[in-house]
Amino acid sequence: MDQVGKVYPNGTIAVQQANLQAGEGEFLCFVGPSGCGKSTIFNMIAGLTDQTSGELSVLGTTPKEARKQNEIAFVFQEHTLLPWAKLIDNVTMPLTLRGVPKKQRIAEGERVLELVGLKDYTKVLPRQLSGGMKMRVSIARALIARPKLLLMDEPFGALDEITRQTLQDELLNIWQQDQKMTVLFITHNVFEAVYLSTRVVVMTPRPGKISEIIDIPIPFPRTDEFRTLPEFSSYVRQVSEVLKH
Ligand SMILES: Nc1ncnc2c1ncn2[C@@H]1O[C@H](COP(=O)(O)OP(=O)(O)OP(=O)(O)O)[C@@H](O)[C@H]1O
Repeated sequence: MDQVGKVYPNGTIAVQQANLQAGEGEFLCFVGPSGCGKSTIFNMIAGLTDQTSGELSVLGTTPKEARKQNEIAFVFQEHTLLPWAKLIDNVTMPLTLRGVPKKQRIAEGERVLELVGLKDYTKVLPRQLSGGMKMRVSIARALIARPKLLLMDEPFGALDEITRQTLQDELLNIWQQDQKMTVLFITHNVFEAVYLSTRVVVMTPRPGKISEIIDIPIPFPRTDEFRTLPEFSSYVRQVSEVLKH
């Protein structure tokens, strides 16, 4: 994205002069206070709203085209699962909507449920699951079409700390196995951003700007030990300092 801006019809300047290049297989976390334009940037990348200035290209094409080709998937904090549908039907819904034959749908559904550790839960209904398990199902559903770009808007914000850390590790595992999938992840949690990212994108509000992009050059796989290292605290401090200005 090159000098991308978004002014809503009511005059709100949500994003100003945003410049960012994300490479294949990167994991970028966006942090910033409420209203700094994180969701607006995601909506523009997903082709759900147009930028009002600048150039934006996603996977070598326009955001709308990339979305049409099913190369982008979304995960939100709210799990948005269908309450009456078994897990296998929930995760295969994107394929059902596209008319993929049942046999192939089921095979893909089982593949992604296994990826998130829920292979024995295909026939269970969402209400029988904990919050963390529901989030795993949402992630499985997003992965079913093998997206090249995964957009995650505060996915773990409603989870307790232990579940959150477990899911962070699981997500990193899935991302590492894929090697090519790029993940863009919004969080308010600086610790989470540093733990997950190859780079942290720090935004400031009024008007929403990318104020700094901080490299986290710690190799993967990262383990709980990383959370206790002095480097970890030092990156957390660095991101927090930028957020304060
Ligand atoms: N459809 C809209 N019309 C007008 N203004 C909007 C619209 N959507 C968002 N805004 C405004 O644009 C600014 C950026 O909003 P956005 O939701 O992108 O921020 P955010 O960083 O994602 O916030 P949060 O962390 O609370 O989700 C805010 O001032 C918001 O009120």
